[in-house]
Formats: sequence, structure tokens, C-alpha cells
Amino acid sequence: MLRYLTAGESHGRALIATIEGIPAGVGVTSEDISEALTRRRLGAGRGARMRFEADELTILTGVRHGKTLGSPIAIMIGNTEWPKWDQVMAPDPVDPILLAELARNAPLTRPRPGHADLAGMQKYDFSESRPVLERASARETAARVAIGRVAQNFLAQACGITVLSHVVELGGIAATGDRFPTMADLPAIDADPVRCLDPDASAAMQAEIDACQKAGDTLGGVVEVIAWGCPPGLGSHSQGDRRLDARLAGALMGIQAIKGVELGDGFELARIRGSQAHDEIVRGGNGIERLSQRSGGTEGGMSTGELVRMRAAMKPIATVPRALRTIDVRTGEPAVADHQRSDVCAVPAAGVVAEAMVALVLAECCLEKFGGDSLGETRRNYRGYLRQVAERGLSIHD
Ligand SMILES: Cc1cc2nc3c(=O)[nH]c(=O)nc-3n(C[C@H](O)[C@H](O)[C@H](O)COP(=O)(O)O)c2cc1C
Ligand SMILES: C=C(O[C@@H]1CC(C(=O)O)=C[C@@H](OP(=O)(O)O)[C@H]1O)C(=O)O
Repeated sequence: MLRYLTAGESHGRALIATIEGIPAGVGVTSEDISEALTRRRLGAGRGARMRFEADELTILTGVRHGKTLGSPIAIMIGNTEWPKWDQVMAPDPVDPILLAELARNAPLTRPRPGHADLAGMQKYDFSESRPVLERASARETAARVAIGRVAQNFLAQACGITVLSHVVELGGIAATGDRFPTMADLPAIDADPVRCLDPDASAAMQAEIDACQKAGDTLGGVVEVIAWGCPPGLGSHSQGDRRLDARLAGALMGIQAIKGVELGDGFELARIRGSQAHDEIVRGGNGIERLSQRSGGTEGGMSTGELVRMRAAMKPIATVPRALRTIDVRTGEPAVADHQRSDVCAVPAAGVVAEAMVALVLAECCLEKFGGDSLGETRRNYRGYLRQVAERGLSIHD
């Protein structure tokens, strides 16, 4: 069983992620995880904080000499800005006079529409939003990206599964393209300021981010995640919460600001006839083939052996510089929402987070299907399963 948790506040000393259930012998280094963390920080539209703050990575447990031990892995991502926040975020009581002064100078009592501020203050009985926004902040996604990279290494090494993402829409500008990107495209995607493969759309998206920044506004968009190399049979039709599509959608919706998810052609399938909607099955020279890729690589809650493809829609950043109407909770009077600084757009970063979440779900499903306490055992079981499928004449084409 794979399980994981993150802990930590946006301006706290560090984020912590733990993951348990990754077999022994998976190659993982600090360099791998740092690379993933760097990718999450990049992208046009990110705010000032991405420039002056750094992630300080420490693998605390569960990895020795570049290989997992099969024991729980704990990863710490220290925040280089912590010294500036050690009073505001101190775990132990601090001088009450200082605290009162802080609250007077920077009261966060004007909850931002679209963020967790108001609902969190209501739910947890706080008179300002600091204690809510600290955990609601998507800084937490750094911790998920760190363990997501461990999951990605496991998937690649155990079953040859690779996961990538790209931006397909931003600020209403859609990318065009007639093929699904492969891992060979990833360097070009990562080199693009908005992680988009279509150069014309990318230029228009960047211009829209600039225009939006000048206008004091924010943007959202859509990322697509693709997993290559999934064998048929991950997930199960037998219970709703075991369905691969349900688990992928839940994991993506669990990312801050994601408001919609579709598998394959998703909502478009609801608009067309059945004769046009499904991926017909034929026998090719190399095994079973599909004549189209509309389902997103799942049928009946199980992977089909085709590429697994999904999209996640991110709403615009909630901290709008040209601040939105709200109330001041101290007085109940109309006010404009709290704003200090923020990203204009974090869609490229959300793609990297989405890759991590998809990798965590697929790793969980692979471990359910193939088990194994060591990488070698998982691989043996995986290959045995592929042999079984082949013996029935049901292999998927290469
Ligand atoms: C990578 C990333 C960066 C984000 N940066 C900001 C930001 O700078 N300012 C902001 O208000 N929201 C930002 N958000 C979005 C908030 O975290 C999110 O709107 C908030 O948690 C409420 O969203 P929800 O309604 O989906 O929970 C970011 C989200 C992600 C995924
Ligand atoms: C720090 C990160 O993202 C933060 C996510 C975030 C939010 O509200 O989600 C708000 C911003 O922080 P602040 O309000 O302090 O400027 C982002 O910078 C990060 O991704 O590492």
C-alpha cells in the first residue's frame, strides 16, 4: 500500500513530505528531486516570491546511497525566507505586545474571494486569515512534487511508465497541435516560458500574461497530463473508489485552484454520437490496436494500455491586484480584499504539480496490481502479468 502526507505552512520553517510503500532499490537522488522542484518554480506569470525564495532540499530518511530502502521516505524542503518569518510563524508563544503590533500593522481581515480565507476563518474560528492562508497556499505543492518525483522514478524503473504535462490553454488562448507530446518533447516544453508546445499560442499566452499584469488582473488555464506506457488493468471496475479515472480526477482536483478535470475527450464525448465517441478495437500486426484515442486510456475504471490522458482546468489566481470586493470582518463593512503580492498566473507550475499527482496515483495502482518489496520483485511481477496477457493473445501493440 502506498500512502503519503505533507505538512508545513507557506511561510513556515519547512515543508515535510512522507511517502511509505515505495519498494526497496528504486534509484532516487537529491538531484532528481531538486530538478523537479526547480521545474515547479519556473514559468511566466509567477510572482516576486519565486525569485527571492529558494527550496532547500534534504532527504531525511528512507534513501541510502541513491536507492530507496523500502522504509518510509521523509523529505524536508526548507524555506530560505524563514528568518524573516520566525516571529510571525513561531510555534511557541511570542511576545504578546509584538503580536498585537503585527496584527495592527498587517491585519488580514479582508478575506479574498476565491481563496480559502473566509471559509477557513468561519470553520476554524479565526479572526484573521493568516492561520488559514498559510496552509491553503499552494507552496504546499512543492512537497507533493518532491514525493511525486519518487513515484515517477519508481514508475519508470518498475514498469517503464513516464508522465509529462504541457499547457494547452491559458487565459482563453488555446494551443493547437495534431499529436500528443512524448517524453522527447519535454525539454522543449520545459524550455518554453508557459510550457506550451505550440509556439504561436505560447507567444500569445505570454502577451496575455503581460497585459494582465499591467491591468492588475490574474489568469487561469488548462494543463494536459499524459502517461505513456501504462499496462492494461490498472485500477478496477469493481468499486467506484478503485476506478482509475476517479482516482486521477480526485488527485487532480486536490491541487489548489483546479476546478475541472476531464479524462480523454471528456466533455466533448457528451456532445457526439456513440459511433463517433469510442475507440474501436482492431488487431494490428503487433497486437491489439485502437483506431482513436478518445477515452483517455481508461475504460470501466481500468487502464486500457493506451496512453492515459487527462486535462485539468485552473481558475485564475485569487489574489487579484486590482482587488475584489469583500467585507472587513472586524467591522462587517464593505472593503477591498487583502493583497500584498501574488502570481499573475501559475498554470505552467500547476502542470508540474499535476504530473506529480498523476504519478502518485499510478504508482499506487501499480503497487496494488504488481506488489513487491523490492524493485526487482515488482518488475518480475509486472513482466509475468504481461506474459499472461500475451498468452491469451491480448497484448497491446508496442
Ligand atoms: C502553483 C500554484 C501557485 C499559486 N499561486 C497563487 C498566488 O500567488 N496567489 C493566490 O491567491 N493563489 C495562488 N494559487 C491558488 C490558490 O492556492 C488557490 O486559489 C486557493 O487555494 C483556493 O483555491 P481552491 O478554491 O481551489 O481551494 C496558486 C495555486 C497553484 C497550484
Ligand atoms: C510560495 C509559493 O506559491 C505561493 C502560493 C500562493 C497561494 O496563495 O497559493 C501565494 C503566493 O505566496 P504569497 O501570497 O506569500 O506571495 C505564491 O508565491 C510556491 O509555489 O512555492
